[in-house]
Amino acid sequence: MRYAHTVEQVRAAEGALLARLPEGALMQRAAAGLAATCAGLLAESHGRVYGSRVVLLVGSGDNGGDALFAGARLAARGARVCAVLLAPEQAHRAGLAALRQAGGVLTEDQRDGCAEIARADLVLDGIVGIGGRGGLRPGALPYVRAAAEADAAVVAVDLPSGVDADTGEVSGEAVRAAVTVTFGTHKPGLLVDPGAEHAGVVRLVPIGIGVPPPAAEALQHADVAALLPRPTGESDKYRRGVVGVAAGSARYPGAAVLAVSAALHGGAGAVRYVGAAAAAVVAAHPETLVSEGSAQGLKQAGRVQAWVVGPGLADGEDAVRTLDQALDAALDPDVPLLLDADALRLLARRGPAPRPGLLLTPHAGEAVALLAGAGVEATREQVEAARLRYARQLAELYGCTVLLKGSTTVVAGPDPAGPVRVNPTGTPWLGTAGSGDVLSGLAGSLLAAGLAPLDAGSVAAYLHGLAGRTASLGGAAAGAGGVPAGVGGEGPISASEVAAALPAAWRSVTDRA
Ligand SMILES: NC(=O)C1=CN([C@@H]2O[C@H](COP(=O)(O)OP(=O)(O)OC[C@H]3O[C@@H](n4cnc5c(N)ncnc54)[C@H](OP(=O)(O)O)[C@@H]3O)[C@@H](O)[C@H]2O)[C@@H](O)CC1
Ligand SMILES: Nc1ncnc2c1ncn2[C@@H]1O[C@H](COP(=O)(O)OP(=O)(O)O)[C@@H](O)[C@H]1O
Ligand SMILES: [K+]
Repeated sequence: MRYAHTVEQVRAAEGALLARLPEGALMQRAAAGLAATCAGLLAESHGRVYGSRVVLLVGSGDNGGDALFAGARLAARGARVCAVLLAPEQAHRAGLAALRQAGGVLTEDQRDGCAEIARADLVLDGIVGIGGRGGLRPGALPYVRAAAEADAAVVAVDLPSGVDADTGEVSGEAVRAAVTVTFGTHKPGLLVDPGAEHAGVVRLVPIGIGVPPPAAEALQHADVAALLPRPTGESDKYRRGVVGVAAGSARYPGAAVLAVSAALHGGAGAVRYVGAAAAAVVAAHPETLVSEGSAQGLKQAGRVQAWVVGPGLADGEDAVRTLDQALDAALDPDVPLLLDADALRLLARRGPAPRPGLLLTPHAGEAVALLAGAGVEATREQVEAARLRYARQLAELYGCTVLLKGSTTVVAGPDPAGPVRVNPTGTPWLGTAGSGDVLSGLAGSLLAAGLAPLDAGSVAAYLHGLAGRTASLGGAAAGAGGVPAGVGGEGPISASEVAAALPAAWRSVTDRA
């Protein structure tokens, strides 16, 4: 698991350690790790550290201090290091002295600074770290733009300047890094877009701080492998869990087919389908247990261990009755219930209806409707810019687990003190019609297999992201979790292909665990 902590938590942990250690010890640990990463990147791009050109962007706080000390270490190995001081009076004194002593040079001149950046092999962003407030200030913009245009690898110190450490929000421009070297623990803003997209590959340098339970966390392969259900000798289809899918309509039969397809690949022993698309479902998946007719007969469908309600239901009377049945006691309240797509819009009209085991899976547009249903106004853009905050708020308002889909999928449980799960897998190619139906079928299957809503949602998002990448790479198994999606080598995919790639994604997780 990768854990992330808020600035407040980091400050508290850092304070306890600072009191015990000699002055500057923590910064030296940070700078040593930072310099080692930079040396590795220079060796890759330039062949060696000696003779390479490094520019440090140095702000007014300790983030700049880290950059200066790391720069001094690189200068001592023969790199030509130039520090650009954005706030010369406040730049870290001891860091400046160390850099000068190692042979580095300083400039405050914007034209010189930009010219140095244009010919650099590596630019270190030490403008601002966890002490930052608001977006980048105007004085930093010319340098940040020059770095974006240069060939140099940009390495962010602790986090890309301009990204909000706690939320990943970016107001205006922010540094775009190839690599971010972060200290002590991840920051939530490094795991969630738009911050995650600016951070590039994130490397953690442990500096010995002890931290409390995390504010956010990201699953990795081993965590997912440990959570995935595995049949034993005693298992049969019923013991493995049966998932019920109430989805599809005469207008949208395909949503039902996709949700059922993913549910069949999601670890449950059997799938029961009720709804208007039974013929299409059986034609595509003859192993499905179907109830003919409308999706009203949830209770008559037979015993299930979880329900998935919503994909492609449309918003007619059938859909309303189906949601009413799902929520109003027709179903055993102990059976977990996943609501997606049309069911979410109908739920928004009713307002919060808390029940145990409830998992909502909105995209940003559906999240806006749900927020409105609980009396909170927000736009789609606001939700996309601050996913952690809105996922938490929805979970609290609706008293349940909320999986907010999008470029970074996040899953928040109803306990405001619990961590939010941030999904590290995926690819923008997943933004294709029906892809969400696949996710809900898969998550429902994991609920039926006995996973708690937070685990079912986050494991489903993880496998869905891997399957998307696998399909997008033409069937080659996708890379390890935790590595941000690149689109190199990837190509367009359909939701059916994502569903078909789920078993390969599953195997890639269990094989490597
Ligand atoms: N945590 C740890 O354990 C360790 C932390 N370490 C390092 O320390 C870093 C935190 O250092 P920090 O506290 O000095 O704050 P930092 O981020 O350098 O900036 C603060 C200064 O910037 C200014 N400023 C504010 N907003 C701004 C903006 N938008 N744009 C521009 N400037 C802005 C503001 O001054 P102002 O101008 O507002 O008076 C303020 O003085 C941390 O990220 C990590 O790198 C490691 O060394 C070792 C262990
Ligand atoms: N830019 C993106 N990067 C990664 N995943 C994405 C991106 N855009 C969409 N997705 C994923 O694709 C799926 C789309 O679901 P949804 O919006 O419900 O589509 P549909 O209703 O067509 O099924 C979600 O799992 C979402 O997280
Ligand atoms: K920084």
